[in-house]
Amino acid sequence: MSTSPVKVAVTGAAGQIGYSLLFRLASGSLLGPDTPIQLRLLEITPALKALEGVVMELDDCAFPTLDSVEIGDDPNHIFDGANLALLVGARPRTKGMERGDLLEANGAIFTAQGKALNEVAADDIRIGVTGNPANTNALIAMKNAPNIPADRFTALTRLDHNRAISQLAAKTGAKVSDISKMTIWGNHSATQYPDIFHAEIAGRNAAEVVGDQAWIENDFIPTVAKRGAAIIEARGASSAASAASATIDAARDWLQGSAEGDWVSMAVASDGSYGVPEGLISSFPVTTKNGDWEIVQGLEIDEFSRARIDASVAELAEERDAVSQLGLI
Ligand SMILES: NC(=O)C1=CN([C@@H]2O[C@H](COP(=O)(O)OP(=O)(O)OC[C@H]3O[C@@H](n4cnc5c(N)ncnc54)[C@H](O)[C@@H]3O)[C@@H](O)[C@H]2O)C=CC1
Ligand SMILES: O=C([O-])CC(=O)C(=O)O
Repeated sequence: MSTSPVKVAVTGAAGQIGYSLLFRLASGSLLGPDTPIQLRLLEITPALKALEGVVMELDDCAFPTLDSVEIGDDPNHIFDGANLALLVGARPRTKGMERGDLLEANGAIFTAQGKALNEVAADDIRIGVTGNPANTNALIAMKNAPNIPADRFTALTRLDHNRAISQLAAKTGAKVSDISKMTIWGNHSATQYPDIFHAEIAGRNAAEVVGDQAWIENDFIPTVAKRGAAIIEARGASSAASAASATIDAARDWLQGSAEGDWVSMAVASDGSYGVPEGLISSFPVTTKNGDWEIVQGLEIDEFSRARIDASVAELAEERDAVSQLGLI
């Protein structure tokens, strides 16, 4: 192992997602087998004892890539020198709630954490927000960290992206590895727009391969958009292992680059592309390289897609206004 260690902070580390995420991080799924990882784990004080138990299990795995683990309840200490912060810690929704119902409960967490990151994170910090409502939590953290460039904040729509690929593969009989250029637009919520009009299956246009507009409208889009609720209904708890996996996919591609000829979905601060108001954290098709991202330009947006993107973006603007009224940004 030759490279120097990377400091990765994870919040909500004693939670459901944490229980899957930490072991994947420690075993090299994010940085590969040659880069040691230093885990910095943040929890609220009452959860620290449970977190100690998780750290005992991490020790017991004897992962060669795990350089060190530090736990605590003070973001200013845990984020100190962090190169990557995965902000997972937040209350999950339960049956019957929409993710936006969590705005007030979770918003305060991201104000404090944005401020702490602003103070103590490393200069190359990258921040991925998984905790819901992810887009607006990322906006809150970004607005509370004025010294960190806005393009260092992203929110997770990779789980939606992966769900969309999986649904499309099941419908067409294609392998997931044959599907490229999937896009999730907008909010990580029921208004999101999974778009297969630019996606490809083994190089052919996915919507043409499907050839079934009714399936796209009445089956594919709602299934992907409401998958989180379906999992809560079935499992009695929100998705965890798949969310951890997507959190790693997103961070890995951000740091190491998206595949040649493909793109990924990430919620990033809009620069006004595709008519999304500047500054909203909205999901776009992006290419990534060495910790930078770029919104894919020039995609043709027809009326069907336009209406769905606009609806999701309108919801993001409402969420922004709500947290602004709460004094969080
Ligand atoms: N963006 C996405 O695709 C997905 C997002 N989520 C969201 O991720 C979040 C976490 O989900 P789970 O792990 O299932 O929840 P969980 O309730 O099992 O764990 C959350 C953890 O966060 C901790 N926490 C609360 N406030 C904190 C703070 N200020 N600092 C540090 N830690 C804090 C809690 O003590 C708890 O251990 C939820 O908001 C959930 O809705 C879940 C699935 C997918
Ligand atoms: O639906 C939820 O509340 C959890 C989540 O974000 C998802 O599974 O996509």
